[in-house]
Amino acid sequence: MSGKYLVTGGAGYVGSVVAQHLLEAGHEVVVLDNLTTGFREGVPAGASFVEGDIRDAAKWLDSSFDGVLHFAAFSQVGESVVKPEKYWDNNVAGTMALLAAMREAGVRKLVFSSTAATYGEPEQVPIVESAPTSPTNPYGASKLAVDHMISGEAAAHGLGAVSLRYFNVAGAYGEYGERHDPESHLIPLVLQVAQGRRDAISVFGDDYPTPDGTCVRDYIHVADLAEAHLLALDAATTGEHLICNLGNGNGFSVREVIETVRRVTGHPIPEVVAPRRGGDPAVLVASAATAREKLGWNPSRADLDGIVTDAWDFAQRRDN
Ligand SMILES: NC(=O)c1ccc[n+]([C@@H]2O[C@H](COP(=O)([O-])OP(=O)(O)OC[C@H]3O[C@@H](n4cnc5c(N)ncnc54)[C@H](O)[C@@H]3O)[C@@H](O)[C@H]2O)c1
Ligand SMILES: O=c1ccn([C@@H]2O[C@H](COP(=O)(O)OP(=O)(O)O[C@H]3O[C@H](CO)[C@@H](O)[C@H](O)[C@H]3O)[C@@H](O)[C@H]2O)c(=O)[nH]1
Repeated sequence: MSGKYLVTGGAGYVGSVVAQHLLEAGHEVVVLDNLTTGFREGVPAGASFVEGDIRDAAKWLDSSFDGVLHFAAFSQVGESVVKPEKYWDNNVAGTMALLAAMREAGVRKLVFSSTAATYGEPEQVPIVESAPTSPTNPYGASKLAVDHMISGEAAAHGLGAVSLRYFNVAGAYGEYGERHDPESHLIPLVLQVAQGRRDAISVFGDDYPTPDGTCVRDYIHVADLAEAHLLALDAATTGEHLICNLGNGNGFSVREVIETVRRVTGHPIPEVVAPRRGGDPAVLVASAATAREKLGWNPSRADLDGIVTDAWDFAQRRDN
């Protein structure tokens, strides 16, 4: 059944891809984004756009909405270590205002972008949702605080919510791909080296307790991720808060990612070892068994070469 959804952060990377999937599924989409890290052209044609802050969501939210997909946040691990207050303010206080606006408007369905960063350094991999949550950076702590807030909202006020804990999102879908300014994420940065826009990629630490000494992450295609959001809207149940990891269960080190980009692009990628970045866990790899079981999620784009190929196509189509 088609519905009407508010997509906060829908001018950003993940939000724009999910908004596009919602439109393709026949839903009505209103994007609310203040364009702090997003881009107006990231809002898919066919979606309405409101330039505004989630703290003011009450101005636009009313009972005609069937639910909210909440992407708007600051999301850089390294920055959060040096500017934690920015993360508490936007991610936590901002979401508190959004939840109040939803309560006021009687909108009782939420899909929230949570993160692998809520777990911190895992005791066991792959990580299951019942694993201890002990974030190693303020970004992860802010997202964990929101997850707790949402649990309370579901129990006390009948919200039906799904938190999707993304591992490392990558790749592109149609016109929409990863674009941060300045770029901070590994795959788009390595692709910038392939394009000659950067001299070399810095490897943040090669003395981690991993096979090649560099950090290991679980890279998930943004289109597989988007499909989980549509399934989550169906699964959201009044009074319940479901938490699902989204990843492929395969870990790749920073050096393996760089090697994959060399293979896919055919470009030599110079690398230099740099100091560790603050707040980085050594290994983050998901068990997505809950998403498969509870959402019926079946990701089909797990191959890292394919993910990098899509990101490379997108990077080459962009003019800046
Ligand atoms: N990219 C990843 O690998 C990854 C992994 C785990 C979780 N996440 C989460 O997914 C979400 C989307 O990430 P992304 O990579 O697309 O980031 P992004 O920066 O591209 O998108 C975030 C969007 O939110 C908007 N925004 C931020 N604060 C706002 C506010 N107060 N009001 C209105 N709009 C606001 C920004 O302008 C931007 O368009 C974030 O919540 C992030 O924490 C991302
Ligand atoms: O120039 C660079 C950039 C990154 N890295 C490393 O590459 C890995 C991946 O980094 P990045 O692409 O910045 O992603 P993460 O820091 O792992 O964080 C992403 O993935 C998390 C979930 O795992 C999400 O919570 C975050 O929002 C999202 O940015 C990390 O070990 C970084 O230290 C480098 O070595 N050099």
